[in-house]
Amino acid sequence: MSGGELRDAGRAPSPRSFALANQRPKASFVGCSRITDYEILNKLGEGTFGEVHRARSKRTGGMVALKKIIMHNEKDGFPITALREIKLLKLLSHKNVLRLEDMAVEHPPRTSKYDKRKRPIMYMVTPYMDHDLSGMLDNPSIKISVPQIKCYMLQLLEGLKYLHANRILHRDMKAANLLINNQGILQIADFGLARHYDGDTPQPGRGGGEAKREYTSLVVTRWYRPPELLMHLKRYTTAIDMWGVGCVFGEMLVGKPILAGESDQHQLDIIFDLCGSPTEENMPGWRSLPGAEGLNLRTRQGNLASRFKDYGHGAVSLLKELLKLDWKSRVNAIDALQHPYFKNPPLPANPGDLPTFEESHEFDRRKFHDRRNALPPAPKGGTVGRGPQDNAGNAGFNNGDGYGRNGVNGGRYPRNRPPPGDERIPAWHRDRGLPPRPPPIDHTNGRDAVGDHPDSYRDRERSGPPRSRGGPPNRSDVDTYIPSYERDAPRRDDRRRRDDWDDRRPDWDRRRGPDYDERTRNSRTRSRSRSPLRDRDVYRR
Ligand SMILES: Nc1ncnc2c1ncn2[C@@H]1O[C@H](COP(=O)(O)OP(=O)(O)OP(=O)(O)O)[C@@H](O)[C@H]1O
Repeated sequence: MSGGELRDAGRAPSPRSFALANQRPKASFVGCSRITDYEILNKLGEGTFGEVHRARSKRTGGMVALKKIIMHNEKDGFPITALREIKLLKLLSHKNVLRLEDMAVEHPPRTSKYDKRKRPIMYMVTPYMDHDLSGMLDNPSIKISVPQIKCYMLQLLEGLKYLHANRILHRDMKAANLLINNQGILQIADFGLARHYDGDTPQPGRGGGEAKREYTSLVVTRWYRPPELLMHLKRYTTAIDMWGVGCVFGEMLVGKPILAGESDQHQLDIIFDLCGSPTEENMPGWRSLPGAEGLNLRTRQGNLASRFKDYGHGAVSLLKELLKLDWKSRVNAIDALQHPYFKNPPLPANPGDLPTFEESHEFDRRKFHDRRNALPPAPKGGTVGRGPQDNAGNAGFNNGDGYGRNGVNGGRYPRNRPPPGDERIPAWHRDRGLPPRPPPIDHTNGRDAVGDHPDSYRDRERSGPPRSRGGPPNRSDVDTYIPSYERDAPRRDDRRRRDDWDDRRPDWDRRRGPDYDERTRNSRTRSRSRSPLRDRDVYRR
């Protein structure tokens, strides 16, 4: 059954019948490759659940990305979340959705027959994409024009329209999960939090529609998380992804994340600064949301129009539609595609007409930040590094001053000012500044919490002391954002970094010796890594 047929099927099929109905032809899968079929090149990214490396297929010569599936707890076997991500990706086929090309397996050599830890490592193989949007916005040599923004937005909306029409919630919409290649094609990636949606598919003029059942509200990276999720709505709809599109759109316009909250409470606060405080008119039903309890709100009008006035009326109008507090009337992808913003000049560029750029991934920015912390300042024009391997993930990014041209705090926080007469100020020239440092955690007043989460996020680090087994969550546990400003790069989001890669690091990576992550990880307790809260599978509801 095609995506279109599925959409028209009326009643939501069960995940099983959806999977059966949407299977790709068997001939398109040819079993599993071996990791030795690929030549590993450099690291592109590392997320909560895997590291991503660039590689070349020895069979075809084509460039691919290999996403290693990390097993946080070996005894649990292959993570169900990864299985779901793979299953979903196998079903999907759209030019604006990342394609799963292959799976590759690595069999680490066992030291003895009792060495049960050396289980095979699995890799997801996807086509290599030259950039992720987050890395692209950090890249000092890339200027992104309005026609280009429109072009990316159209593709993002097309991809999301397809996903939503096929009843899939992405649930982690953010710039780092949007991949772009040098043919100007944008693809939605990272389906680690995605799931089948049981509600009706969006219809023109009808926003996100109504939800039919509850899901966990513990999804979406905080900076891109909509207000209804921050207030723990469980009967949410495809509109949660549309809020993320709004955040990404704003980010493309200004060159940095527009809603960089330091805690869930702060996130809501800055959302209300931008969009106005909630009322029964602009966010019907907000008062009955669990997270609204105890919220002490100042009345605010919202400053979206003034904050984005430089980008024109059309941009402000589309942004307002996407960042509507009312999730029921928030624009859906079908309607957003028809917005006048895309019809008025300057018109969207064609993907093929976009200039090509040096590759840029989110990981590059963190690397610069790590270097800056680890090393004394380097003279301009010199080279700074920790060894030859340090250049591996850094292609085309270093301008020779040792930190990359972006300077302070990694790529997003530049020292330089724009050259005069630049028609559109590139992201790296704009005054972005660091997101404010998080205040010390106050374990007594629960400032960081908007409610009592019975469960936690997708394996995110907690800001407070570890939760006692079986006991009630600490107030600080419920918050979800732990930026590590001290030794680690400021991440653009609230995901924690993966914490157990040592014995699963493949041979070609193990040679590089311990790194900061490993040292940190080794100091962590065993019991913590055994905690069921660390498995995002429990949140995939
Ligand atoms: N096909 C690809 N081509 C190029 N880069 C890629 C590709 N897939 C992933 N990446 C890079 O790896 C990063 C992490 O990938 P992905 O989001 O799939 O992993 P994750 O473990 O789910 O990460 P996170 O926890 O941040 O969501 C991306 O932001 C991107 O920079």
